Amino acid sequence: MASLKRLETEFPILDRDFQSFCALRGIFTDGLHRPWSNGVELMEDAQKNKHVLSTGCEGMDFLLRGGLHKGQVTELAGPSSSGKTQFCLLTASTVAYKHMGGVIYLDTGNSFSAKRIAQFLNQISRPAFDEMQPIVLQKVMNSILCQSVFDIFSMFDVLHCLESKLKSQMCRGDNDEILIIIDSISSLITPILGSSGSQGRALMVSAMSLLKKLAHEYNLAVLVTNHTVGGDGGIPKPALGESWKTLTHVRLLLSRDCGSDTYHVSLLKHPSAASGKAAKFIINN
Ligand SMILES: Nc1ncnc2c1ncn2[C@@H]1O[C@H](COP(=O)(O)OP(=O)(O)OP(=O)(O)O)[C@@H](O)[C@H]1O
Repeated sequence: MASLKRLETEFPILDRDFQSFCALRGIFTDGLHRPWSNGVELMEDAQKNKHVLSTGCEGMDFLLRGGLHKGQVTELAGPSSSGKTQFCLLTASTVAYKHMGGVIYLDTGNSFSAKRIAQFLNQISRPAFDEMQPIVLQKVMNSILCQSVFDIFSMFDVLHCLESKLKSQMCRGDNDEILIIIDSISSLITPILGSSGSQGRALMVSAMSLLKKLAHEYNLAVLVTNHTVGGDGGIPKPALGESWKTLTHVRLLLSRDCGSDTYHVSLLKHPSAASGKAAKFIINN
């Protein structure tokens, strides 16, 4: 840190404004630390915020101890056609309807379907209404905001804009957003991991740090999807390698029997549940 102090005197451009700009992006200097929290503050934070959001799938909610946890990043990995997008769309619909919260949906493969969301919403509301009132449907669908992103740099742009929006909303005390979905994060990260690796890995870690920061500071749940590669004995395992696997809070592996609407999910990692547990659920076509 002494060398940084010297740099500050040598280069006046490294002033407090520049350091605040860096701090907003998670780069801290000796003058600007992320504040320490004591045990009481941590306990209050855990009690006040960090609730769970039901996903709309009983089996999944059971496995996740209630659903997606706010403040955490959950990764759903699975082979192609295993149902990752269907699960994301169902979760977006459930959260927007049952929790009445805003959902930010980053779509990397043009797989978002408003029609499918409307189908799910009609299914979810069925016990109460035969079909959802058009005005309610419109209101709930308006709270799901979808943005197409096709590379990691656009994702950073979108997330930084979101961060500014959340910050000003927080100042006004009207935070609506409660869930961010990225389907799929692996299609943004895989192209930058190339052969040389280190720069790509640094970007991957920065992306995850930003997601975790948003989750923690704005009390959001984050759901990202990942594809799979062949592991030992050809059994599918989540892609993106060893460094990625330590980054997310919760990891799930999804699979589906060909042509069936029953999905199998197993827990690979969870902060407060044993890994290896499994469950199944149905998503109606
Ligand atoms: N609009 C739809 N209505 C009903 N069922 C659908 C619809 N779209 C897809 N499905 C069913 O869901 C299955 C899973 O598709 P989904 O797109 O969720 O898989 P995925 O794991 O996201 O695949 P990928 O990694 O290739 O994107 C499909 O094989 C299909 O049977």
